[in-house]
Amino acid sequence: MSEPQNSAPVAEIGLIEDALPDAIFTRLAYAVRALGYERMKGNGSYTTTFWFPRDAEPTNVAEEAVVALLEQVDPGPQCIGMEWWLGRLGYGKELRLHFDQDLALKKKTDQSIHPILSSVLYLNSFPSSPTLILDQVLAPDGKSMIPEKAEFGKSVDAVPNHYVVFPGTLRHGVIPNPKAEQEAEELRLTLLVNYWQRRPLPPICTEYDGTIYATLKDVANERVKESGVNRI
Ligand SMILES: O=C(O)CCC(=O)C(=O)O
Ligand SMILES: [Fe+2]
Repeated sequence: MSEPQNSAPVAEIGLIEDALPDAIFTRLAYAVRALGYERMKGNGSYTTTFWFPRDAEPTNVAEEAVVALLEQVDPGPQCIGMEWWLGRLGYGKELRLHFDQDLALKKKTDQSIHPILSSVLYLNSFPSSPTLILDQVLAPDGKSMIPEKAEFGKSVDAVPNHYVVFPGTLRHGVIPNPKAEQEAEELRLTLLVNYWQRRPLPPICTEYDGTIYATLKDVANERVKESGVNRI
């Protein structure tokens, strides 16, 4: 698969290096590590998402990051808010190719509505598991794809504080590269943010109230101090 200079959708994939200020990035990566395996059963990490209205005040470090990342992208005036979630994958684990969409709406009505933009912030280095973004979109029948077979694709490496942003209609996933060996103990950690023209429905997308992922709010208003906090 090639990477052309001027294929329209693939050309709209943007990569921002050093996306977050160091202080927020460090606290976010720390807090996500501290969560351990919370909500990791099944596909739990990827189906527990949170709604953050565009002008809201952040209540946890992930939302602080969401606010900072919004300054780096231009989702347009029709964007009313962001859906965010945490990605955690073990070494060698795949996240199947898919289209980001309002999953609860899909389940309820079989309708597919996509965000304006999808994005991935990498929290650690994970060379064995890049994000693959293809030039395919879902056809109006909600099943077939255009083009039928991907003609172009872009592979994006997981590098700390790199942030990839792409049209919310594009097919993508995480396809591990078996040849890339690495230390296997750590999970691949990401913050995912989708920029929306409408609020994705509960029960998949809810508002963060600190019940789930409590460590995110514990570092919301404090710096990670060298003393007093056990770094992991
Ligand atoms: O982690 C990635 O690289 C992509 C994650 C993703 O596509 C998703 O969570 O919907
Ligand atoms: Fe996705």
